[in-house]
Amino acid sequence: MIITDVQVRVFNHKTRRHSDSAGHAHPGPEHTVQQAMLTIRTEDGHEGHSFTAPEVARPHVIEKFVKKVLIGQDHRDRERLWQDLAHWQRGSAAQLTDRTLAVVDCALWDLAGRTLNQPVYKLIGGYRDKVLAYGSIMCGDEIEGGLATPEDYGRFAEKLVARGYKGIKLHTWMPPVSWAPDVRMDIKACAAVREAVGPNISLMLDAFHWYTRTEALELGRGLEKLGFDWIEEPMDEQSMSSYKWLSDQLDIPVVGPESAAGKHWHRAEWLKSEACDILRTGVNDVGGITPALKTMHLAESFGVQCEVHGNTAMNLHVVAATKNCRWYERGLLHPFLEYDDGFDYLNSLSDPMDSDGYVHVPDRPGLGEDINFDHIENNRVA
Ligand SMILES: O=C(O)[C@H](O)[C@@H](O)[C@@H](O)C(=O)NO
Ligand SMILES: [Mg+2]
Repeated sequence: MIITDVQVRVFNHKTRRHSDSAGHAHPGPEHTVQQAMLTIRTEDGHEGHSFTAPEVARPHVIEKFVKKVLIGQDHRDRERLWQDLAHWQRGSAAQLTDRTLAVVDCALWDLAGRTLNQPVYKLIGGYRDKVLAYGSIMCGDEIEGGLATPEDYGRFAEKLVARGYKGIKLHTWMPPVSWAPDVRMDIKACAAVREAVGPNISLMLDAFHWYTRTEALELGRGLEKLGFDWIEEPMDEQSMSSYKWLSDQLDIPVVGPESAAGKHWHRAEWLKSEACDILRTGVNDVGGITPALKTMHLAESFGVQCEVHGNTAMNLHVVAATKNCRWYERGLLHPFLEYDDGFDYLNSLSDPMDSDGYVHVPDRPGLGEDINFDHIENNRVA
């Protein structure tokens, strides 16, 4: 049970996903990018793995913080190991981030599952083994036939419903798109999608993240007329009072915070201040499965739904082990990308979805990621 090593393998893989200057994903030509797999190993040879960006698991962070906390410890003490890393963040000169806590915590959960031959959600305490997914569409673009017009969104939404999705979330146009942001265009895209899919598909909007209060209010009122389920991150989430103001004015539920720092502690303040109607968490956003579960249970104690940000196995296991979350966020999707093709370093999808729109939690041990170890070894760069 004692941790003897923490190893990071950096490898190349191919993708058609590109990030713009604001960090949002868009399709493009196939190119090679680097990914890191962090492995935690015990004295009896068991291993747990998790994936992240190489800079999140760079040698300085692993040697100066992660190894010092983990080596020699019982891997089953996830709560204490997480607390020790979280406490060290304050004195880390901002080098030890929530993303690093997340990849370490996920590898520890994966290690526990692989050691006991159980899926993580069953170790937590399973609530369900399948969950409805909403299709989370990429941010808009200026690509001919892509997501350049409201009609493009409408056509893509029809395809997503035909694939089986019972919910769709739009991310509309944001800079660096030349004319974005534009509230009226956002509403036109949402109207085109509602027109295309009819009244029985759940729709949500995740908008430009820096609208003013009055712009967000105009947008929210437009969504109310279209019967949308929620509005997400229309303003800077560092201004909790702006969200309190918006939530008080709108009938449509306001969801957040996604990207605000502060883990479950700050999300407790959002609930106490009634700054949102639906809370939000995400394994990468709050520093792991461990704090994501704390956030889910916090929300449940207030009778509040908490929606989980992001795809991948780590978020799926949080959803599968909790009741107060309606959806799994499957994406990000685009007409020019085939999400179901997965990744070349995984042998199969971590979030397979059936034709009725249900994602089934893999019953493989740990996080259940079907890792292609040969690909990783054959494409290693560090
Ligand atoms: O960069 C972002 O805004 C998010 O990653 C976004 O693309 C998407 O993941 C999101 O906001 N989901 O709710
Ligand atoms: Mg979001």
